[in-house]
Amino acid sequence: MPNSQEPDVELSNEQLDVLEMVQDGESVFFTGSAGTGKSVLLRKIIRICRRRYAQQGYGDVSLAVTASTGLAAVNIGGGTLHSWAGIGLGKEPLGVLMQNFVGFAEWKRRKEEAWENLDKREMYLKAGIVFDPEDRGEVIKPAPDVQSTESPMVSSEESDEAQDLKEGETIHVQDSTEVQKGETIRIQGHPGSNKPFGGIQLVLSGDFLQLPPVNVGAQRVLFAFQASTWSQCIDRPVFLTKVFRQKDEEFAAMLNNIRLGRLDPETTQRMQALSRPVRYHGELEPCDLFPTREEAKRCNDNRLREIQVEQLSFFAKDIIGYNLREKRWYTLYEVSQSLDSLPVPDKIDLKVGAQVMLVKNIVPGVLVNGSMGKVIGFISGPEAHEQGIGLTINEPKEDEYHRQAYIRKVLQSLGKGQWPLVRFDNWCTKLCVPRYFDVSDHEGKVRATRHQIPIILAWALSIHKSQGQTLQRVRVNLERVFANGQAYVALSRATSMDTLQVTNFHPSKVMASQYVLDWMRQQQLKSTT
Ligand SMILES: Nc1ncnc2c1ncn2[C@@H]1O[C@H](COP(=O)(O)OP(=O)(O)OP(=O)(O)O)[C@@H](O)[C@H]1O
Repeated sequence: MPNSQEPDVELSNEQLDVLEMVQDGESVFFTGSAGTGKSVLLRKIIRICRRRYAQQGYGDVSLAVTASTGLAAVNIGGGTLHSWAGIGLGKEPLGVLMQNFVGFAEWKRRKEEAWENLDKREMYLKAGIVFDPEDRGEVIKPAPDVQSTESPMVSSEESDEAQDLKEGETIHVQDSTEVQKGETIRIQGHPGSNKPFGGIQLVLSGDFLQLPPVNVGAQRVLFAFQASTWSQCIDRPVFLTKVFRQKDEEFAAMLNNIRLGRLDPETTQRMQALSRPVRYHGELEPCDLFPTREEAKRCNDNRLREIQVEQLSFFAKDIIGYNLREKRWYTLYEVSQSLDSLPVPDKIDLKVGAQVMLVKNIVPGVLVNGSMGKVIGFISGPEAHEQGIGLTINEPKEDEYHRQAYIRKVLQSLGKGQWPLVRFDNWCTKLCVPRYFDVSDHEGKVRATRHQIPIILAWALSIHKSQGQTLQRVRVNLERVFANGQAYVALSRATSMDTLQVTNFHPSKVMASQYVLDWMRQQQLKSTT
């Protein structure tokens, strides 16, 4: 799992303050602009909580980690909020959803008598919080009939009723690492509490000014802070201010202006000046960021087609998971849905010269999810071994004997097949051999597994997929940008202006949600009073 592979960075004082609040049992929402280390901090919190609860003997059930999208869930080794809630995609009629939602045993047992009293509005509130189709802590109403409720905001009356529903044992963490992410950690409930979620501790993180959730049809999308239960759970947000991704403070300040939709003539001028061609050192090209997945795929396919050498295709081996609790194999439908959320496809076409991105952490701090490289050949495992070339595996750390034994075992399993040899931007060369990608539920139980090489084509990425990434070479054409926060997310992937090319920059492309801006202003005022 990526979390365990992350090198331990030294947390800043403001990150440490948040950690301390969490350890003191406070419910927290921490936010901040791109690159302020929200994901790093969140992963640290999850690691510490996992360790602490394991030591206390609570095991899996005391700590559930969920994300709002499958991709985000994979990145944190958890499940989606939907699977945690047991409500699938949430498309069923309200009554069915409700049955499913309350399916988790303990909660159902405690609340059996109260069922008849539950009405639609309560379900709406509950689903409104649980349904988060993207990963930015924003919420969406689940069903059209719910839309017809009086107010887009959840009334205090509704939330009062819903408090009763929330008895459970949960910490709820949201963020957007590669996800691009939202996570739920289940820790400790307080039976009898009249607070939302049974008074459990909530840890939420994300930046509402980055990509908003995708609208589903005409459904209205709400932000999590618009739920009336929000203020009962979270006192006030903690704002992380130190930007780590961009060392150049001037660039970081320009990006923050863009984030806030506050474009002064100087920022506009400087961004427009970035339309000049950039000469990149080394053999890698910039990664083009596109507003849609289709555009990114088209670009990658075209670039691959242009290379006139033999193409090799790599097919995944997919494995169905077993549901221990229900004593059944997951259905093909469940499995295929789960596998769709993985960063690797079932078939990858490659040629020598293809630009690729690693989607697994291999060597902490050296070869990680997001490292860019180029395919320089196709060779077998034994050939790579003879040439002293390492594999994309996490070698055991115990001692040399175990390390060699493990490598021998992997080489044996690879047989004589040819695998892509990739030179990464730090000149580290690896043979990209298949790895297992699990899709787990919130307790970490595996639903499905894909065995596939851990790289994807990366001449281009969708802005959505780039969210959470740090990219050394970036090219962004803003012409077709259409959503709030989209330009900001794309531009803020870059580490410096020297390696960023921006075309079609125009103030009209810089969009920020007025709802969020107003809310943030209020929160900041609150923190200063
Ligand atoms: N305390 C720290 N010291 C040094 N580097 C850090 C620290 N915290 C984070 N970073 C680095 O800053 C970069 C951005 O961190 P991270 O991805 O956690 O930011 P983020 O706020 O989640 O960004 P985004 O909103 O874009 O997803 C990463 O390269 C990370 O390693």
